[in-house]
Amino acid sequence: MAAAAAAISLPHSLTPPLHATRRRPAPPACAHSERGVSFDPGSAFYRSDSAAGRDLAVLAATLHRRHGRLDPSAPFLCLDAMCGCGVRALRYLAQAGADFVWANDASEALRPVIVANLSRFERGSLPAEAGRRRWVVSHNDATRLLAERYLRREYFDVIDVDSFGGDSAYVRAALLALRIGGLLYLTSTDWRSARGYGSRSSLSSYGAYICPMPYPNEVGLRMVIGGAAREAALLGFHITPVFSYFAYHGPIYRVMIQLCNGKDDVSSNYGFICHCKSCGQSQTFGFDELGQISCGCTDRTDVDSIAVVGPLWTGPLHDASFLNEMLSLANEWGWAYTSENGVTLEKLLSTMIEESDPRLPPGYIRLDEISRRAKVNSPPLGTLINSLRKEGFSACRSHIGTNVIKTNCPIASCIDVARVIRNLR
Ligand SMILES: C[S@@+](CC[C@H](N)C(=O)[O-])C[C@H]1O[C@@H](n2cnc3c(N)ncnc32)[C@H](O)[C@@H]1O
Repeated sequence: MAAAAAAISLPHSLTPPLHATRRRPAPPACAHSERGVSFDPGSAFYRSDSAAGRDLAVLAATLHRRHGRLDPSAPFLCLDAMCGCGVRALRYLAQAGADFVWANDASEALRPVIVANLSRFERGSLPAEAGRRRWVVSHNDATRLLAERYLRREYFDVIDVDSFGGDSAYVRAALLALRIGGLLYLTSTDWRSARGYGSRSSLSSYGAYICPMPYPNEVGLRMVIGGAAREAALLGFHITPVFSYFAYHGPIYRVMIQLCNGKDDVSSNYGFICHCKSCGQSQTFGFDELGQISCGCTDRTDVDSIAVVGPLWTGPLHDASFLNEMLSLANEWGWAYTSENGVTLEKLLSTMIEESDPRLPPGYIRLDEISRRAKVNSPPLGTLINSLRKEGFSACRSHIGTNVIKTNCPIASCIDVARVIRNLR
């Protein structure tokens, strides 16, 4: 890695501003560590519960650096737009092999904490090339910083926007400052929009009308991806999701998307999800099918019984082959079966891989919904999944909910299968 550092040739404007070279305070005693990287959160906002979300980001960034870039010889540049104490920036440097990280947080009061944490890296096993920093710390509004990078034609391979609330205000500037093929890691904690309690705000932020749905947290992920897809299309690009991760603490919606060159046919993965409250069946509709939104369970279109959300992302939540590589890397690094916050990456990534089956439609069905409609006790989840698979359907768990099933089997058939399992037919 030291040799790689020596080969770095950063754009001239990425050399650090003067204030970054002032004498820095000695790092305080370490209070925390994530996957062997020590840091001190100090007074910054820091959640140890979010370590799994950071693990996923580091795995994805590493794979992207290794073989995902259009120009593998260019320095690998990461930008952490809302860095808090700098833990992500530090992990992109120390674990993902970033050649250079820009760590930014609006709060200037966090400067000593961020600088002290990043200094640990410099003083550690990988010293910076003489006279050239591997990182820089700034205190700007994220949008302004990203827009400035774009105006100076400084493009990054990975941009991380770990926002409080919604992410939508930052997406356009982040896409502009991203290299083509680069990864953008978006975080939203806007659960009110995701759960349909703020239809006006979901409309203004994500361009999507959201009302309460039985799978609100998957809707939340699709709303965030859909918002980014819309912004990318406006700029003449398209995006593909690398992975989508919902975490209960918060709650937090995180999506890693890849920026791809050229406009795509957005309508193939962008549309509406409708849920019939009468029969419990969900369906997706594209823009050209808007006039046909209804449910097969009734001849008339009962407006009150059908909930419609969108437009949002209706395509795959993850890239299965990328997730498989992330799981292999987690195994290689010894991260797969160890957990620092109760989330085992092996379990999480394996479930996400199953969720990536392109035959699976958006949404999931709660087990208690099936048992209530079947008028039987809930069948064991594993048994129901196996029975549906034997019938030729795709079925799996969801990383988003514990007692839910993702399947392309119509709910009426799920009810029949549940009754058979309970020996009622
Ligand atoms: C969720 S915390 C970041 C946590 C950190 N990324 C981590 O993983 O521990 C959000 C941070 O964004 C900063 N912030 C809020 N609004 C901002 C803005 N518009 N531009 C830049 N930073 C902002 C806050 O000061 C806060 O430290």
